[in-house]
Amino acid sequence: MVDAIVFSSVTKTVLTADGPKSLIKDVNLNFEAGGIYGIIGLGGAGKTTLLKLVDHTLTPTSGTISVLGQDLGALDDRGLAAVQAQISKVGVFPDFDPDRTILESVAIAAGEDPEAHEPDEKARAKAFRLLREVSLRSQKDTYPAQLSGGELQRAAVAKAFASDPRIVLLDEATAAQDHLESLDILRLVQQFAHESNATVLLATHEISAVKEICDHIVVLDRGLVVEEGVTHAVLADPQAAQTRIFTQSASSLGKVQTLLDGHDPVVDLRPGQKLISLRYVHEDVSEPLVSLVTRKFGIDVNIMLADVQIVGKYPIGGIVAVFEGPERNIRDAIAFLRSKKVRVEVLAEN
Ligand SMILES: Nc1ncnc2c1ncn2[C@@H]1O[C@H](COP(=O)(O)OP(=O)(O)OP(=O)(O)O)[C@@H](O)[C@H]1O
Repeated sequence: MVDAIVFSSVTKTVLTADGPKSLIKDVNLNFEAGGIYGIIGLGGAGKTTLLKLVDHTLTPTSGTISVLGQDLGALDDRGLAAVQAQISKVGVFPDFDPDRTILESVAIAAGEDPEAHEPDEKARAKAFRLLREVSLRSQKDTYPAQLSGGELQRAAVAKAFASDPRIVLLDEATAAQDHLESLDILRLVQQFAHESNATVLLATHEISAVKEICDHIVVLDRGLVVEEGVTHAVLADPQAAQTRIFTQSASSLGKVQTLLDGHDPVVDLRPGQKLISLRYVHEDVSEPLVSLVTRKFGIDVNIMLADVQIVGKYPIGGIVAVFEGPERNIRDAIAFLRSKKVRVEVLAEN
């Protein structure tokens, strides 16, 4: 795979009233061409900084950044402009000329000359096609102020892809939309990216957005990359504390800890019972493992919470269940489950 973007030991430091502050620290990342990457982190983690370094809106304090095979630090203005012309951006709020119709704005982006005042017929035809794809055909001649936030963001996605960019940077592009609108926008990004083989970087604090369309995930925490990898693998078995905060916040399985902390009667265990969490970290969960251990080891398994989601094509998640039976049988059942690459944790026992 060819890399569209490579960060090598990149640090960005700014001077603040409290002294120097590193927004991004010694970041090494390779973004493959055609990949859809979720850059996730809490507010202030450095997501926007990372995106701004890609299109050279910010320059690194140290390290090198290569975009589309070019070392940004070594380019002259012309070379830089040529790289930047192949990058599109979508922010939280869509950026449209209020005095132009949606069709005109998208057509200008689709035209050969981005400075052109009037788009030509070919560009208009392309803009029309894109607006039809984002379900804005009937609103093509309206002005930005006449569209809802979600509609305008769909138009912004059409505009971003109109210039056939090699790289698309989305900074919290769905943060101002409701869940269904976000889904629509994300799926359009995925569709256009796959059709054009563009590389997409989606900066977000919403793990649901990453699960929806990103094949890779990069987790940032206070300027550091704390975890990265293929989305379903990272989310199935997160290693960094920051990643676990995101996965737990999105899963109902985390509720069990609240129940345990609050000594909720639901988690009162009788003698011989164990409260166990099972997490699927393997791609194949096709075997009916719960019914298998019940039969094979002669124990009862009573499921309390279950949360299995499909990420990409892979099921991730798990269950929390009460295991009941002879101590030895439960121990053997746990060993069996672990041999099947299920992550088993005894949360409480009596
Ligand atoms: N020019 C600057 N001078 C000083 N501090 C800055 C500057 N730009 C950003 N920061 C700080 O650097 C940190 C990283 O900012 P950045 O915008 O990259 O984070 P983020 O992950 O995108 O956050 P958010 O999700 O809130 O947008 C933040 O603490 C921010 O306040």
